[in-house]
Amino acid sequence: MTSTRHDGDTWDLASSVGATATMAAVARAIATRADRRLIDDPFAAPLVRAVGIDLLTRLATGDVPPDGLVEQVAIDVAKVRARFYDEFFLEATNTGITQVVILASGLDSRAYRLPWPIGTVVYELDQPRVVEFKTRTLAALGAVPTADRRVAAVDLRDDWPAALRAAGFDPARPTAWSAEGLLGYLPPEAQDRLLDTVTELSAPESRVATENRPNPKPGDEDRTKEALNRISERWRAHSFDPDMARLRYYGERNETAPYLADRGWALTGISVRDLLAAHGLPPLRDDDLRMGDVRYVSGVRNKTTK
Ligand SMILES: C[S@@+](CC[C@H](N)C(=O)[O-])C[C@H]1O[C@@H](n2cnc3c(N)ncnc32)[C@H](O)[C@@H]1O
Repeated sequence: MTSTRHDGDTWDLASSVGATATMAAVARAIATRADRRLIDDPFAAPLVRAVGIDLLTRLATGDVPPDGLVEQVAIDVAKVRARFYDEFFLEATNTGITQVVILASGLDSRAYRLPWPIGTVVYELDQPRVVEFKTRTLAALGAVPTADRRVAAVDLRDDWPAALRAAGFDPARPTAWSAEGLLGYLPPEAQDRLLDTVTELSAPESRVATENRPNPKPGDEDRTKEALNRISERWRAHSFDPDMARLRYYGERNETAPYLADRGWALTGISVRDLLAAHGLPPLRDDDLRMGDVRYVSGVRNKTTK
């Protein structure tokens, strides 16, 4: 099986990697409707509806039950993941950080729904059609950002700092960065470049939150691809074909947490398995997607770059 990805490929929210952002928003919409204790994203369902993929709209709005299409564990992971990043940003801004950068913002609505301290600037970076769609759609819905929201329409495999600086980013000030649900869609060397760039642009006391996926053991990736194919087949039967196994980049790569630690970041982390348990949610079973071992990591930059 070959990847459909290539250097310079682009997408909107209904195609290629962009559809994964819409699917993440579907999970948030279902999770929000089911239980607002951990996640309350009122913009997820209207954003999915605006993308216009009929099945995803019906799932997000509750017209179609998730049974068999969106597994309970995907909904539970959406809850704990949203909570992890929400808490990260609220803690970071409570320490006085006023500059936030959300890398690969997709349909994330934090710039519209978190209670940001006055004076917080939130930069959102994603592909041009993704950024433009969300800005336009939320404006049409009458949503108002709860921070000074600025966008940079970029490809994160390229030289994105120029666009970030042009939007007003100041590398001399501490920043809270997130890269949520992004890294597996970057080639390994682009992941390293991105983390190097984040480090270079981070004044002392900056913070970062992202995911660490352990490198695969023999056979792991075949099982992951088969599991993704099974999910895609279920969607395909309902006229939506995300072909998910072909969107990621596979093979060995530097693990995020040690890579960042080597560059002066002091990180802590928790696995998805432990996070589900900590929130009293059911454990993972048959984890062919290797979700349980993903660790959400966050920390502070307190040294200079090596
Ligand atoms: C799984 S979605 C996650 C979106 C969002 N962070 C969330 O958790 O809902 C992956 C996101 O990464 C973005 N992305 C992936 N590769 C990218 C690239 N090379 N440049 C810009 N954005 C990229 C996609 O457009 C998409 O919005």
